[in-house]
Formats: sequence, C-alpha cells, structure tokens
Amino acid sequence: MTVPALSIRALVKRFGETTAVAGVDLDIPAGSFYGVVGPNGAGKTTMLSMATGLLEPDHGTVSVLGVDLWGHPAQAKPLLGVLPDGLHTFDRLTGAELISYAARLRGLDRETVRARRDDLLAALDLAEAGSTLVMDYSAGMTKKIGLACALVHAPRVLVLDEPFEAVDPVSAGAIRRILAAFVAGGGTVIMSSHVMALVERLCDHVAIVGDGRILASGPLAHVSGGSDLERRFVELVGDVQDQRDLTWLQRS
Ligand SMILES: Nc1ncnc2c1ncn2[C@@H]1O[C@H](COP(=O)(O)OP(=O)(O)OP(=O)(O)O)[C@@H](O)[C@H]1O
Repeated sequence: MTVPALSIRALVKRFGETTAVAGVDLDIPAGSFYGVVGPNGAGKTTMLSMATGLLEPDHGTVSVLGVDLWGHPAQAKPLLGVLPDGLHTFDRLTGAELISYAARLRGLDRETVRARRDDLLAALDLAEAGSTLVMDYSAGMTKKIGLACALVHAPRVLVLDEPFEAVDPVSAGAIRRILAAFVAGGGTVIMSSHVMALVERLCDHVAIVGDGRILASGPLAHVSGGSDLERRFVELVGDVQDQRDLTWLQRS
C-alpha cells in the first residue's frame, strides 16, 4: 500500500474542560482531494492545526508522507503547504513581499522566488494588488495571498482551512483550477469547508467531524451513502435541537 499523505493516530487536544479533539485516527490517501466537514466547534481547525505543526497535540501522532511531523518537523514541514484559519500574518508587507518572504523562508533562490511570485499573483488575480499592503486587503484577497504563500514552495500536501471563504466566484474558479491541477500532478489537498456543494463538487474523499471525533470518513460516495452529503451530515451530527420560531421578527 502507498504511504498516506497524512496519517493521524489517537490525536487529542483539550482546552481546560473542553475536549476539542477526542482521539482521532484518520488516513488521507496520497493524491486525494479530501474534504473535512463538521458543525461549528466540531474540532476541525484544532485537528488540522495539530496535523500541520501549528498546535502541539496533548496526545497522538501525525505523519506526513511517512515522516513523523512532531518527531522530525524539519523534514516533514517542507512537504506541507498550509493555509491556516484566520491567517495572522505580517500585514505591513505588500502582497508581493509576503509571497517572497514565504518563499525565502523555504530557501528558494531569488530568481525562482521572483518567477513564482509573479506567476501566483497573476493566477490569483492579485497582480495589481501585489504592491498594496496586506493590511489593506479585503478578506477574500487575504485568503488568496495566504494560498499563494502556501503554494510557493511547491509542497506535496496542501492543508487549507476554508480556502473559499469570502472569495468571489471568479477567484474561486481560479483557485479550483489551481487545486485540481495540483491534485492531477500528484499532490494531495485537504480542505475544510462548510459548503457541502463545494465539497461534493471538488473532493473525492470526505471526513465528517463531530464533537472532536470522526463520525464517517472515506470515499465521497461511500460517506454520502447514496444520499447527498448535506443530508448525511445532518443525519450524523443532528439538527438544531431547539427550533423555536422567532415570531417577533414577523411584522404582521
Ligand atoms: N485556543 C482555544 N482555547 C480554548 N478553546 C478552544 C481554543 N480553540 C478551540 N477551542 C474550542 O475547541 C472546540 C473546537 O474548536 P475548533 O475551532 O477546532 O472547531 P471548528 O470545527 O474548526 O469550528 P468552526 O467550523 O466554527 O470553525 C470548540 O469548543 C472551541 O471553543
């Protein structure tokens, strides 16, 4: 069997009384486009943060293409490209400077940095915004520059927290094309999203997370079980329990 892109074992994270991730085991096949879905507060961001070296687990292991992430971070991290949730970045740099900075940190030479920076700015429709400070970017532009930084060193595995959030439809199309080409070229994409239709359209595998656990995982058709993903999602995580009518919103 080929080595999984990401292999998560017995992963646990607690914040005080809250168990955000409650013992997760998950294998993400290399070459897959893997969706991670779940209700608000299910533990997706916490799980992906631990799976990418941003947050230390209380317990458990993570391997990236067979390399122990927390044991050998210097070998494992270059394999990853990460778009974290709520990117906190050096926003007093311009977009172009930020990409160059990310690329230089990864040890790319100046000529490669310049060429890739220009390619990414053009492909993500940020060429004009390249000389604008990131602090003046819209939410969607900030997402796109974060994605450019995640891609610039040509990683093998991309882990993206809500990559389409706040992104306009034209830019979303560009991102979809970039990600599809990345997977077609042998890369692996792992993406969290709340948009079921998007996951159904893009992903070939999916995991449904609830209460810090994996409720279902595997090929999309298998998890959806002949139904649509949204229905399966609600079946597994449950609907809003108190569905009271906000009658005071009605004028007559
Ligand atoms: N730094 C933190 N300190 C305390 N509690 C936290 C922290 N980060 C996450 N949590 C808690 O852990 C749980 C899981 O949060 P997490 O952000 O991982 O969920 P999520 O599935 O990404 O949610 P969403 O879909 O809303 O982004 C929540 O109960 C949250 O309140």
